[in-house]
Amino acid sequence: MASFPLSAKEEIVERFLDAAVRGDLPQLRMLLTHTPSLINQTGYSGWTALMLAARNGHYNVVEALLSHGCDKLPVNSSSQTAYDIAKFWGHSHISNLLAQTDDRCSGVLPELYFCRETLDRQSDKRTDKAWLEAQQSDPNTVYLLFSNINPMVSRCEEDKSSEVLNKLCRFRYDGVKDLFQKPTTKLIFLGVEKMNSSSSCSQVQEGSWEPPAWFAIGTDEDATELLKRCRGKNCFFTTFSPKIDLLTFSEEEAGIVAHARAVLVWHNRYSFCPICGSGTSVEEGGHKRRCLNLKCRSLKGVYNTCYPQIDPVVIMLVVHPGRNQCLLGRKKSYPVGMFSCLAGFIEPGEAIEDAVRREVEAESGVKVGLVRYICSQPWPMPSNLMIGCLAIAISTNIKVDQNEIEEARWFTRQQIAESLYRGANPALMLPPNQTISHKLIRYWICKNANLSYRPPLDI
Ligand SMILES: NC(=O)C1=CN([C@@H]2O[C@H](COP(=O)(O)OP(=O)(O)OC[C@H]3O[C@@H](n4cnc5c(N)ncnc54)[C@H](OP(=O)(O)O)[C@@H]3O)[C@@H](O)[C@H]2O)C=CC1
Ligand SMILES: [Mg+2]
Ligand SMILES: [Mg+2]
Ligand SMILES: [Mg+2]
Ligand SMILES: [Zn+2]
Repeated sequence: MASFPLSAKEEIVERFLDAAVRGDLPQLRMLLTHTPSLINQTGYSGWTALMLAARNGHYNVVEALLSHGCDKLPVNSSSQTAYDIAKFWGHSHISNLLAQTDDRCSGVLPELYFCRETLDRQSDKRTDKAWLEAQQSDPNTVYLLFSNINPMVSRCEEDKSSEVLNKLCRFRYDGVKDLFQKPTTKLIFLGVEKMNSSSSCSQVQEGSWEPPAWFAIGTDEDATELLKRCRGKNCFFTTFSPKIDLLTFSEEEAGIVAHARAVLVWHNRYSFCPICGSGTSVEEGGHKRRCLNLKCRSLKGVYNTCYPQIDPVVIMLVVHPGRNQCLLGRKKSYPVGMFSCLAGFIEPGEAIEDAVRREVEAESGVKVGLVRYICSQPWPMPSNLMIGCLAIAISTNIKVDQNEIEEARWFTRQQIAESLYRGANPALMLPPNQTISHKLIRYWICKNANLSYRPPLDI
């Protein structure tokens, strides 16, 4: 068939859509700056840039398009929206973003670090012993090796400018099967790979694609011996000291590490039954420990000693009654100049709102009224669940509890915005981007970006 030269307009639309396909954010932004009307243009079969980015898993492109006011509702010639496409191809972080209701903050609070569900947990498979055993010896199964609770990683050398420094070392069955014989080895079924753009298309269409299963292996074998399995690669076990080590995985791997580490630390802490002290058997793909004493109370009624434990922690950005300042504190252990949101463990029998009020008053002397939940984050240090809130102060005098924090201060929006957007400010350093603390601060700044606008009740 003869092909006709493209008009200038068609050519620019094609370049724009192509940038979305490739995930080329700088190019996409550049084209949008020159020609904002490109945003909802369609190409072949009615596909928009948003659909193409959603199809190919380019989260940052989807986010940028939404923040430029891209319309989420158009459908392609198969009647699919961008949301349908992201969901079909297993990009749940993108479908979640597209499913968010329109408020002024969509895109401001995207997915949090440690929150990406890269694997489909398939918790129903944990009780299917035959299926689990078949997966264990499957040549496609992926194993991650943990010494104690620290994963074996290799240093990323491809892109020196990237924040991603550590990559999980992946093993196949033959590389780790000897470890299964040791009684102290823990095997945790993490889930199966979600279908994505790299899954073989023909197999997906035929329905013959079996997603590989992933397991974490926790072992107390000598770490130096374990490292010999990497055959000369630059591998080591992260120690998470300083904690920042844990923040240098890709988003995809961070969520997997959070899951594995929290389950493995629970095994290390609960080797024996906490009710009667007897030995326990490990079940349900490493997600349950059952007491071997048949008379034990833990086998009757509801006992949560059998399942992995999580410690809930409230973390809150306290906003001044005048709404233009927020309260941040610093512990002695923080780097010089760093201030963060106040945080504290929830106590037994306590509601989230009450924990926020108690911890803020105890640490800073400031009283809090309205508390609103914003978002949460698993924090694998080693198994906290951070529950992020905004809170409105009803008093402003600060009296710090020196046992808990070194200093607390009200910061103006201007000071926070300068630190966020203008980079390093030695007087105020905010916690890294990966933390929920950072997200809460950014959320507050973005939500009321117009400084002259102060909603009477909203925060
Ligand atoms: N992701 C983020 O942005 C941030 C995360 N965090 C995390 O939040 C967590 C809690 O914050 P933090 O300010 O330390 O909490 P708290 O203000 O509750 O103070 C912690 C102290 O309380 C005691 N404590 C009471 N209950 C518990 C419990 N269930 N588990 C452990 N200790 C308890 C401990 O005292 P003792 O040891 O003396 O017995 C501990 O040192 C930390 O693990 C921290 O890593 C904190 C800030 C930011
Ligand atoms: Mg605290
Ligand atoms: Mg406290
Ligand atoms: Mg406390
Ligand atoms: Zn028992």
